Amino acid sequence: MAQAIEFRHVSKRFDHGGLAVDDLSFRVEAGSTMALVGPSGCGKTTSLKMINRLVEPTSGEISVGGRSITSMGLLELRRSLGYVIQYVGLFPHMTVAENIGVVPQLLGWPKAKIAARTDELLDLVGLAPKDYRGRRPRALSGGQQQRVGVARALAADPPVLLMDEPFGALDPITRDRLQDELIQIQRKLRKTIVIVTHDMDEAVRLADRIAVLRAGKLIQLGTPAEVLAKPADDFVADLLGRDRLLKLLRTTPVTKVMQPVGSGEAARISEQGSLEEALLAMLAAGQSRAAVFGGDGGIVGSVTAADIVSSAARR
Ligand SMILES: Nc1ncnc2c1ncn2[C@@H]1O[C@H](COP(=O)(O)OP(=O)(O)OP(=O)(O)O)[C@@H](O)[C@H]1O
Repeated sequence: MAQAIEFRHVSKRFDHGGLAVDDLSFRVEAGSTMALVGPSGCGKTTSLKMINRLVEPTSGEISVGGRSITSMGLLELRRSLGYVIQYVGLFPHMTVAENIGVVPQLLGWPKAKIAARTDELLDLVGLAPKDYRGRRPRALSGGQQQRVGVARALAADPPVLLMDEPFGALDPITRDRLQDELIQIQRKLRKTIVIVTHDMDEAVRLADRIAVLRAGKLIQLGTPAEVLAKPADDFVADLLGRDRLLKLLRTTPVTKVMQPVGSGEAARISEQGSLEEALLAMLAAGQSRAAVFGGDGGIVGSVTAADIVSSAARR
């Protein structure tokens, strides 16, 4: 069962420093993904580390599953949190299987159960168990190591996954692929995920909601579509980049704008498609209207360029 996470007026002041986190309040619903984004030094990692108590707040309260984290034993808390960091930190002298089995082993699971769980997780993260379970981390690519890191964090089936720039060290193509895989994994497992990233595209892609931080303060909290459509201020707009409206088109399903009347236009787009794909289909066909087809190939509606423009303008 996933568990909600709640921050209530949480602040952190390090010795000799200003406020690294300044009166932060938000809730991550059970089974949803929240991205913490913002420029370097804005307090993302500190916020994440306060959830697993690697950093203690100066004031305020954090709860996981409705319980204050200070009322739980540290072991109990950490057991309910999987943790993935940028430089995976796999134990070099252990095999892949031993790395994944670290927490189950600590929990005293029987050997056969650990072995079965390890293979199940290797499958889940796209590594064939028979090829990978016996390898050492140095015999893996960066992307494969990161996959093992994700598998290790999921080993004891924690309700919450904390991820700190998990794909930050990877090349763009591998990062893309792992993001896709995380989306698939999350569809299956429905964990509560908090992911720290400075990459707005990653946040838009992975998160149900985005929290934008600046100098320790929460500047904006909303769905990717809300943040893209109405950035709270110029700072957030800059962070989103000049192609903010393109990103909005890319992330808005065509069904949001579609009219339920259709005809046999030359431009065609699947009902799974985005507004960006609809516009591209229209451009390719030299038309300003596209038919939207459903799973069985039948036409379920249509969308026009004017509909798309006015929907973007309305937001
Ligand atoms: N252990 C520490 N002692 C003192 N100051 C710290 C400590 N950890 C972080 N800070 C300070 O707190 C502020 C927030 O740091 P944090 O690591 O949370 O930022 P971040 O948003 O994760 O940045 P980045 O994207 O660069 O990782 C920074 O000013 C940082 O220098």
